[in-house]
Amino acid sequence: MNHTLFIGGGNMAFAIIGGLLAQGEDAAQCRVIDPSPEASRKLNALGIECSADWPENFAPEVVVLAVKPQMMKEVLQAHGANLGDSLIISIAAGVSVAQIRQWSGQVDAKVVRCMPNTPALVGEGLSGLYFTTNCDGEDREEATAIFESCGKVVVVDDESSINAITAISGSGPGYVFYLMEALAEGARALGFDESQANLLVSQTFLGAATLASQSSDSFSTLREKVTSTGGTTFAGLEAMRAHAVSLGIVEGAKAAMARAEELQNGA
Ligand SMILES: NC(=O)C1=CN([C@@H]2O[C@H](COP(=O)(O)OP(=O)(O)OC[C@H]3O[C@@H](n4cnc5c(N)ncnc54)[C@H](OP(=O)(O)O)[C@@H]3O)[C@@H](O)[C@H]2O)C=CC1
Ligand SMILES: O=C(O)[C@@H]1CCC=N1
Repeated sequence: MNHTLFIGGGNMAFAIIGGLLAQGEDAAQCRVIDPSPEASRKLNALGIECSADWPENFAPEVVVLAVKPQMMKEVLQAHGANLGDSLIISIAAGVSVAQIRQWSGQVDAKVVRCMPNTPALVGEGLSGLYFTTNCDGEDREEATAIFESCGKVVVVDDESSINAITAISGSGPGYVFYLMEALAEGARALGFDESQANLLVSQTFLGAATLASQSSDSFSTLREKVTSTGGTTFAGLEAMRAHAVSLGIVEGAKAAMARAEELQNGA
């Protein structure tokens, strides 16, 4: 791995760094800028040095921007002059390549817009990557290797697809946990205690997702295989259809996409 500096050492940076270390990368190759004592404590426990300011005697070939979108302008204005010709990878939702170049003052920067997700914490992430045209093969390999260390990678050819990936797989774990909360509530309504309900639900999601990922059947076919004629699943799904659950989820994805575009437009 090249020398890599993360700006922002919160949840996502921690997940990605954890993936890199699990692959055997050297902790000394990686540094983090984050003023938060909590982030520093967690990263130090992994052997990663964390500082409030740009680290001395460390010239990163790769800089990963992992602060909240609302902090990005301030952070790039503070550190832009130090970026030199580093490869800049941003994981922030709705922050465009144009904004990164403008705020950092690095108008020709090589930029990767990336959208990972929190299952990266357990090595099962999905990261979308968009490369500006001045990224060469080595840049592409470097960025892809970083995100493959914590899951799977999908490369897209146009920048707006990153907002769409944000709406599906970036925010997606939030939707899945929402569904899990609802099914657990259903389990408790049927008399299970919280711990039993959580086990029933989490093992069902894990099993179904593993089955789907290993099967050549479509999601529809897998659903049909669970749904016996006149049986219980049919009854359950009919009630969900009557409450327009599926439509709500499609509309949710569209709302997330709209919000990513709004963030990009500074709202
Ligand atoms: N969470 C998610 O599911 C996903 C998030 N993302 C994107 O990842 C980015 C980070 O999100 P996430 O890790 O969840 O957020 P976190 O809040 O966990 O991490 C951001 C970190 O940046 C720190 N920070 C604040 N100001 C500065 C600064 N000036 N310089 C350096 N560090 C600073 C924060 O400290 P403090 O807490 O003290 O403010 C915090 O530790 C966001 O842009 C988000 O859009 C992308 C995909 C999925
Ligand atoms: O909700 C958010 O804005 C971030 C981006 C994708 C997941 N979390």
